[in-house]
Amino acid sequence: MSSLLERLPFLTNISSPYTLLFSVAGVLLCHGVVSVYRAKSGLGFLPGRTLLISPATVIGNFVLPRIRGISTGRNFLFVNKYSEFERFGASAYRLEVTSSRARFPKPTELYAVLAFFGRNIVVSEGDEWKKYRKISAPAFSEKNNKLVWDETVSIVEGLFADVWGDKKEIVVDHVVDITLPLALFVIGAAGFGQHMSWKDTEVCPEGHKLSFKQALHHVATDVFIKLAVPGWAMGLTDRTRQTRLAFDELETYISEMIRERTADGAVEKNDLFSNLLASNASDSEKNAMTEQELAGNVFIFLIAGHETTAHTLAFAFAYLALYPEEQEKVYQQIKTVLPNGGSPSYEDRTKLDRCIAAYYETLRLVPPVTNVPKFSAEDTTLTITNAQGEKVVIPVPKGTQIALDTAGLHYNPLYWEDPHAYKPDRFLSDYNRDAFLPFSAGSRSCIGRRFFEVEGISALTLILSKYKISIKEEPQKERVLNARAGITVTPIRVPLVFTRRD
Ligand code: HEM
Repeated sequence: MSSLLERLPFLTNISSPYTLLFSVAGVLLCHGVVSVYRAKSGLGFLPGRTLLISPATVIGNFVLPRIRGISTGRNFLFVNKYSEFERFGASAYRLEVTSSRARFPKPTELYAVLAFFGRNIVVSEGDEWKKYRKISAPAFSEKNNKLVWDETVSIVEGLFADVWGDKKEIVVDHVVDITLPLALFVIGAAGFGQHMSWKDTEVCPEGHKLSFKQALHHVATDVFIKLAVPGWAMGLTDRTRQTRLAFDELETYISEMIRERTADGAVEKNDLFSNLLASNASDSEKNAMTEQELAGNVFIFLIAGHETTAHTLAFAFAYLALYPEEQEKVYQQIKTVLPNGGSPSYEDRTKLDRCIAAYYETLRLVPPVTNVPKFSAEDTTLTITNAQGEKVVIPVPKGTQIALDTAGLHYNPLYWEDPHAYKPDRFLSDYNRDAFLPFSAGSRSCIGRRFFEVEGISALTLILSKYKISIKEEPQKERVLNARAGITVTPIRVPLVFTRRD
């Protein structure tokens, strides 16, 4: 049998381990250079950075600092916004990528870890995804939207009554301490049909080690531990053991709910989970989801909707505090809708367009999801716009990874006048919908968009109707907008003051 050295003649004069090492490194280097050349030529030598590690990977976005030629540094897509496109003089237009799901599917292997409880809408593609989307879509019904509104109002009123009391001024050191539980309670009530309170009054039912609220809270906040730590290591520290317990407990709660709500005589509810079960029951047996798939899907609504919502509320409050004149415009509209105070009703929502404009402008400036990954399923082309505003067609070989860079698009001056300025009014008249991508677009766009919008409008209306928001005096006010990379773009510290209006 011929040896490796005989088969690789250029390695035959090896005289020391160092020579072997250098030779192997040389071969790898040549291989790397050829691969990069092939990749660049495949894309028609599209201008842009050549990096060893993409900023659209976990290691590139979360771990490595900026190293020339290797990595861009953490949270790069958000930090750099449009500047990379400006530097290289080209920007892709997203329309083609989001409108053709078959040509540009999702690289599902990136999401595989999110199938803890079962296969679901986020981790799937093709026919499997179609089945999940078809059964899930009716869950986000008009009745559910109304439930989201009513539950949000009741949860915010609970915050006023149980936490803020009759204080004239409430100082919050980091506003996510309010928005994370708020978003969790809303998904608990309108997602799972489980009411939770700001007070720690929940009792742990028999047979459980955690209350539903505790399990949901730990799962939502510690999902990154479950993603990062291998199963065998979950028993090593108190924190990881707590996370493991919370996931086990939530899984048990979900199974119990499936049994309760599919039993004969179960009360009709409009939360996402009940709606999902009803939608599943009406599908033919062949196409219906299994119990595991139901658990997987309802769990993924929690993960996809919790942090995105909580961080958007936090940044929206921060911007309104930084721009009191914009806050005043929203408040004046709220006053015309609720002239006698009181709670806003679901029917009021369409009259509150300044609230939604404030959220959209926040989502434009701080899109929680900075990279929507896709790949090319075939040899194809894409049309890009160069710095001169001309359309240029570039080749895209099969297998090319594509990142829809939402911050890059949202700060592009071709589509947004004065893109760095906070101007919610731009969303009150016609705007370029194709250049606004916080919820992605096309058939795989966010299924929970309305859920978020309804929650956001009702929470903001109620809070602003009673309180003025300002920044806690700090030397550098703009710091409140600083963000780091997390599962979604994460505010670092937003210290706010809520001052009662009466
Ligand atoms: C500010 C709030 C939100 C933002 C910015 C947001 C953003 C997004 C984005 C960008 C995607 C596409 C991700 C991708 O293709 O990789 C997505 C998908 C999704 N979102 Fe949201 N989301 C928000 C709120 C919610 C809420 C409240 C829920 C559920 C209650 C939810 C459930 C989902 C689900 C299930 C998907 C997967 C849809 C599919 O693949 O067919 N989202 N979201």
